[in-house]
Amino acid sequence: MLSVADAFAITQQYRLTLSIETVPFTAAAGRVLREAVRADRDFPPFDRVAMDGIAIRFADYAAGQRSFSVVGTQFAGQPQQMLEQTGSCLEAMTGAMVPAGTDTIIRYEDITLTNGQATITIDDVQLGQHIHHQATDRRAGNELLPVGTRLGPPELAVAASVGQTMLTVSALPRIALISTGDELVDVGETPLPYQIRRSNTYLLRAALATLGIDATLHHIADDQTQLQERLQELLTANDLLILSGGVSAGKADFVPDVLTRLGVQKRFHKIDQRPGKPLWFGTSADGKTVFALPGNPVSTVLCTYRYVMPYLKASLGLAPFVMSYAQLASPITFQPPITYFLPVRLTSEADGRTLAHPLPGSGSADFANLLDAGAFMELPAGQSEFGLGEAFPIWLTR
Ligand SMILES: Nc1nc2c(c(=O)[nH]1)N[C@H]1C(S)=C(S)[C@@H](COP(=O)(O)OP(=O)(O)OC[C@H]3O[C@@H](n4cnc5c(N)ncnc54)[C@H](O)[C@@H]3O)O[C@H]1N2
Ligand code: MOO
Ligand SMILES: [Mg+2]
Repeated sequence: MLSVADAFAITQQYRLTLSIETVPFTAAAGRVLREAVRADRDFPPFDRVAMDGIAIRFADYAAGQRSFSVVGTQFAGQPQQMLEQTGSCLEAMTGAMVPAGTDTIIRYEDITLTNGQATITIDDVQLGQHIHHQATDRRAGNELLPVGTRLGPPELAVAASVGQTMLTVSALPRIALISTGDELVDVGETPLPYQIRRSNTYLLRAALATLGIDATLHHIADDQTQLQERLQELLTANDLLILSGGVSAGKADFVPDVLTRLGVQKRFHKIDQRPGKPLWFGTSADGKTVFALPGNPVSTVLCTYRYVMPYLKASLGLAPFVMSYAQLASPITFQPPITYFLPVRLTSEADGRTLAHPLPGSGSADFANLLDAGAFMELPAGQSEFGLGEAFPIWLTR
């Protein structure tokens, strides 16, 4: 069978081809930029008052003057004023242009103001203090947001400040999430004794929502004809299908055969791992991708976070994936010579370590256990004793 690393590498050889679209910047949160955003003006665009107070000419202060007559006020949002007379000052507010003829700001806290006369009460005043000089942060024309940037809150604030009402971004992939199985009823229904409510596709939908993707939900019975017809339609209408169930050795596990018949070429089926062994991955000549996830809920969660989400992030062109690690908080034994994804609860210690507390649960159908766990630790194949304090990769599931 296939190792986890090889399976992962195979998925990473493929990418969804996403078109480019232009959207209002107010609708662009979470999207990936396809055209760089540049500064239309300097940052800040003018010498900007950084503290409320008075604006003076430093030469007056240097010549020993400490008391200045106030001849006006420079507010933010007003055109620049001019200080004409030496020895006087203008009051000046944070965010205003530094008045022409002045070069230094003294805070209100550092003066007394009586009868239109401002007197400096501190004895350490520096030329240019409390002025945020034009172009200190960025220059007009500088690239502020390069292609490939994911648009989060600070990026959108920057786009707003340079007047980019429209942004060019990658289109989102069209994704269908498909549960299969005669035992499954929808969430609003009351299951008969031999039925359960479906949950896997809802987990997938919530995970994809964190990437800004709004996937559609579908359900197909364990019937080869229906499966073939519906999957055919869904393949036509989508870039990516994510199925749950029907990929193992059972007499109603039709998914791999049907996908092959529909021209989706199997890239792998089954990985040396627990949970999630029967994962199936395929692509078609016309650029469609299919992940068919094992139905057991814990397997679905693991395959989602270990394979599907990294695949999508790479396709969206998000920042290269960085592996996280933690240390085992207690020893674990696992005999089979395959990779074991151990459910763990993470704690962050005052000395900087992240500890992984094992919560093995009762197997790949025990998804209630994941409420307590919150992450999987990837314990490699070819080792059966995992010691206290040993560090291994972790995969967060929330
Ligand atoms: N003889 C063998 N039997 C099994 C093997 C094997 O290698 N040989 N593999 C086991 C492993 S490992 C897994 S994982 C499961 C995978 O099963 P399938 O992908 O075929 O999934 P189903 O048979 O359809 O369902 C399995 C299980 O999951 C529940 N399920 C399915 N879909 C959902 C859903 N949307 N929401 C909630 N729960 C779901 C389903 O009711 C079943 O209980 O096969 C083992 N068997
Ligand atoms: O690989 Mo299965 O996911 O253990 O139940
Ligand atoms: Mg099955």
